[in-house]
Amino acid sequence: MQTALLETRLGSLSPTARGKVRDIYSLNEEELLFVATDRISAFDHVLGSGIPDKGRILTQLSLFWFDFLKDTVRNHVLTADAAKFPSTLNPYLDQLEGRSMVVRRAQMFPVECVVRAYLSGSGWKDYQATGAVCGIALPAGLRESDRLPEPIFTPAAKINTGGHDENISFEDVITAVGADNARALRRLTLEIFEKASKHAESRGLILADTKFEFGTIDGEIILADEVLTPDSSRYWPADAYSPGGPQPSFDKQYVRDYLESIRWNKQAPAPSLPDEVVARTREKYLEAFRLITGRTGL
Ligand SMILES: N#Cc1c(N)ncnc1-c1cnn(Cc2cccc(F)c2)c1
Repeated sequence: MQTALLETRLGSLSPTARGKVRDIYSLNEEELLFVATDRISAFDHVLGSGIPDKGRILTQLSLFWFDFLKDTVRNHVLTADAAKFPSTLNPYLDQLEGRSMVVRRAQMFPVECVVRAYLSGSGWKDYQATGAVCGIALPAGLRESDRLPEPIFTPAAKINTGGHDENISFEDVITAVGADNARALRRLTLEIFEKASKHAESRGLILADTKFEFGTIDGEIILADEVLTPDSSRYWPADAYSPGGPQPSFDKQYVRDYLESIRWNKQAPAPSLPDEVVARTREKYLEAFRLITGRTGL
């Protein structure tokens, strides 16, 4: 079993931002190092085991989507070629190769730009409680995982404590970023989603929802963070789609089933995973990469 990289050790460089599974390091005033680890989270907890190559697979997926979308929106990537990284990183290239990118520092909008074409997760919870999601009223009688009449922009406020982001209204976005930026973020989010979901559909996948993070560089809105990865999106196998309940996660179902099989108390420390669950989950990430990119190798 290959070893998973859970933490990067970059000498005196320490993360300037840490997510559950990815870390950002400040290189200088203009550049950041964006690293995707092999950590995996489930039920909002980072598990004790990593998935070998997960970070590399998801980085290559983001790079595929950045290129796929380059005629629609600029992005923050400067290079993902480790040979072009600042020489100060040379001692650490074995940890960084394939799973990291040097990106332009942007002024990030304090909004998670979520778009949903299906009713799932917090959207389903909000709909059950109010008949709406982010203030957008939906038809009555929808079931969990039903396809929505059209994709909807359902923004969330970034909660830095690592908890759930809080769904907010479009008016809240206007308050946070101004009307012009709010309209631009909504338009870009829906436009990108339309293109990506059509591509996913052509590859046998339902892109149920996803989250984008945008920022500005020299006053221009750019697409940042990770993009359309299984960590930032819900991908469902189209041939198994069955509305009326939760859908199998394309990438994390083995993990979820295992955690439920051991009746894990989510207040307890996150458990490690059996080798078989790790191996099968790694295969699912590779399958997502192959399906989405059409490539066989990383
Ligand atoms: N991408 C990007 C980015 C950029 N290009 N310029 C300035 N800031 C960011 C930035 C800051 N936080 N995040 C989210 C985030 C949190 C935790 C870990 C992560 F890897 C990522 C993104």
